[in-house]
Amino acid sequence: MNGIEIENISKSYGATLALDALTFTVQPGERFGLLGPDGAGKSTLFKILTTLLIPDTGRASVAGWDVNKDFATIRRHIGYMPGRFSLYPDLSVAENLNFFATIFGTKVKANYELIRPIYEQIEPFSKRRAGALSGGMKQKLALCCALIHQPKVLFLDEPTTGVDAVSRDEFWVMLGELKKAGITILVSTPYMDEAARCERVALLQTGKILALDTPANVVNAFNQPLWAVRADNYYQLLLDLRQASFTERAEVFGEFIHLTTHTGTDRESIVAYAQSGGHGNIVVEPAKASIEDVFLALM
Ligand SMILES: Nc1ncnc2c1ncn2[C@@H]1O[C@H](COP(=O)(O)OP(=O)(O)OP(=O)(O)O)[C@@H](O)[C@H]1O
Repeated sequence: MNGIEIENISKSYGATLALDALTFTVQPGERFGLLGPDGAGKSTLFKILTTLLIPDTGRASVAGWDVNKDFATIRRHIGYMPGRFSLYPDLSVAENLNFFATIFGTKVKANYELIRPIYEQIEPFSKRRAGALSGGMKQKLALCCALIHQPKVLFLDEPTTGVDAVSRDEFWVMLGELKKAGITILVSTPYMDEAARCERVALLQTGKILALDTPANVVNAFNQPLWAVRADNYYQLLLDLRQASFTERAEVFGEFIHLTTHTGTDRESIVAYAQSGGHGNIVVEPAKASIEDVFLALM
């Protein structure tokens, strides 16, 4: 059993309740996404599951081992890529990899097949200091280092934060490959668009789960009328729409405003409202909800 079980886990820092009786399960071999804004409690949960922090209450197990009692065993069988840079900047790419293999009592050669597709991309720079790598390359090396002992469960805390769009995309392709190797993956991200690449996601806010399901089901649960709206003066339109009697929410969404309205509001009344406010080049189209819309609605 390579999954993760979390039961009623709470953790406070002084008066701040970071995790509030959290309960959920990650299935063996699943790629599970934890979505939430800064301060939602993602890192705290990762620290508990990787045995770096003890919960105040509740219990959790990783690959069948209890986080409090079996911490030494868990540490040997998990890979952890913390949010912040976890490599040794003055060691070269190859030296970092060797170092991580050594502390887990193994050799790079013995586990090379698992990391080959990722490592091959940074191998031309194997002699370069890790501190001198680009963001995308650092991320690939950190992933190789987290995998070099063939972990059963992989914890990735905001692995794509601060990485360019192409590298982010490549990273998710790599995670897809790791799934084929049967590794359970718990990954946190503040980027809503990445959620669709997980099998299930949990939306976390102030230590509580707001929703937990497949990305498709999370989106399908959104049952309010949603419109993509824009006009010449974007910000004035946003302010005006927030005052309209038909408006539930109006949020910035790329070049459009995502407008959630009360049921029964039609396109014509939105256009008429914008015209009465003096707006020009008004576009109002029905929109398909994204995970971000669901999150904003639940918040
Ligand atoms: N060592 C600490 N001492 C005091 N408060 C803390 C500590 N670590 C985290 N917190 C607080 O606990 C809450 C949850 O923080 P946590 O770092 O787990 O969230 P997060 O979702 O990972 O966000 P971020 O991406 O900003 O790290 C926040 O309110 C944070 O300010």
